[in-house]
Amino acid sequence: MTRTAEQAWDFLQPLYAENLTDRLHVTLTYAQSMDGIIAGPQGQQILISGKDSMVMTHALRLNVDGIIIGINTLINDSPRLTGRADYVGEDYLATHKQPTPVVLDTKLRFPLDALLLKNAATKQGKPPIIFTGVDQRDDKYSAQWRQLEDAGAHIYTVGVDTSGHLNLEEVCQNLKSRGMERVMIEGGASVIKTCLASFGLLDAVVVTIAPTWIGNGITIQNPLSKEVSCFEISKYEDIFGKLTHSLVALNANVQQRAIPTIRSRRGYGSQHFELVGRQYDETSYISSTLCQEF
Ligand SMILES: NC(=O)C1=CN([C@@H]2O[C@H](COP(=O)(O)OP(=O)(O)OC[C@H]3O[C@@H](n4cnc5c(N)ncnc54)[C@H](O)[C@@H]3O)[C@@H](O)[C@H]2O)C=CC1
Ligand SMILES: Nc1nc(O)c(N)c(N[C@@H]2O[C@H](COP(=O)(O)O)[C@@H](O)[C@H]2O)n1
Repeated sequence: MTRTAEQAWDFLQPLYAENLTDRLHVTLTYAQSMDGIIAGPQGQQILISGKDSMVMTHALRLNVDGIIIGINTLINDSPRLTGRADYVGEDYLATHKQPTPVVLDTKLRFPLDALLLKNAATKQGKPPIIFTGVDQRDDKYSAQWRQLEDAGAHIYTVGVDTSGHLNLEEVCQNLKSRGMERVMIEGGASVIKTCLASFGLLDAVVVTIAPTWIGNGITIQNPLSKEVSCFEISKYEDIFGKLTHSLVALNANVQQRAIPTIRSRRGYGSQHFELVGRQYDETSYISSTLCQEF
């Protein structure tokens, strides 16, 4: 069964029921294997999502204003970050607008031959926004800054911490001030880890978990014990910090992709997570009663 973009968006609707006015709605979304791997050992891109998951990702892309990625993902994958007809169909594409690519680039390493710039020049995508920690007046970066702007990029300086991570709250406020309402953060590993460590930033987390063990590569968690049954993972807390005992049942014998969807709500004294307990396809079942507060 292949889902349509409309069906995929319907599935995600509960995550977007709340109408935010004062701040950006932020969805973290990525794809991982059951052992927590999101890319190959040297950062090679791996196709983890199945067709249904890709339809969902592309429908989501076409329902947000911006897609945020880290600079290593840009350099390793040279992604397009567009919603595409292959997944959503021509009609859906024609009735939705493309998101703006947003890159977290602490040291302004953005390559001038990146696909994002080429696609912007040919109107196949929106011009990218780059957030950086460097100053335009710094001689070391001014030439690169100018060339990126000449190629169509918009560049803004935000605060940076001692680990070289840009201040994501500031990034979100900046995007909101430019009229964005919703964004999705796609990765990579370092950005995902930062986001999961600061839950206050997120309104929704949508994880595609492929029922497969990859074994070697870039991980966002300590690998789950392989002794854990593929049908009942009861120690899922590695992925979501203190979230304990979520039951996700996957049929690992069937090469279909499962889509646990986890909703976070801001505004609680402590963070509150809730699995959206619905079945996405024949082979993915999600515990419907899980609710954790911490
Ligand atoms: N399976 C999936 O869904 C996805 C997989 N990937 C994979 O992830 C890999 C790249 O991951 P990483 O090397 O970890 O790089 P990354 O793409 O997370 O970029 C990390 C860099 O971004 C910069 N940065 C600026 N602000 C930051 C912040 N607040 N938090 C974290 N980083 C910040 C820093 O320079 C940092 O070194 C790629 O190989 C790509 O294929 C990327 C996206 C999705
Ligand atoms: N949803 C999803 N599933 C996978 O299996 C993936 N490897 C990724 N990767 C992300 O998608 C970007 C590529 O985007 P384009 O197809 O070039 O638009 C890649 O950079 C990752 O962010 N995502």
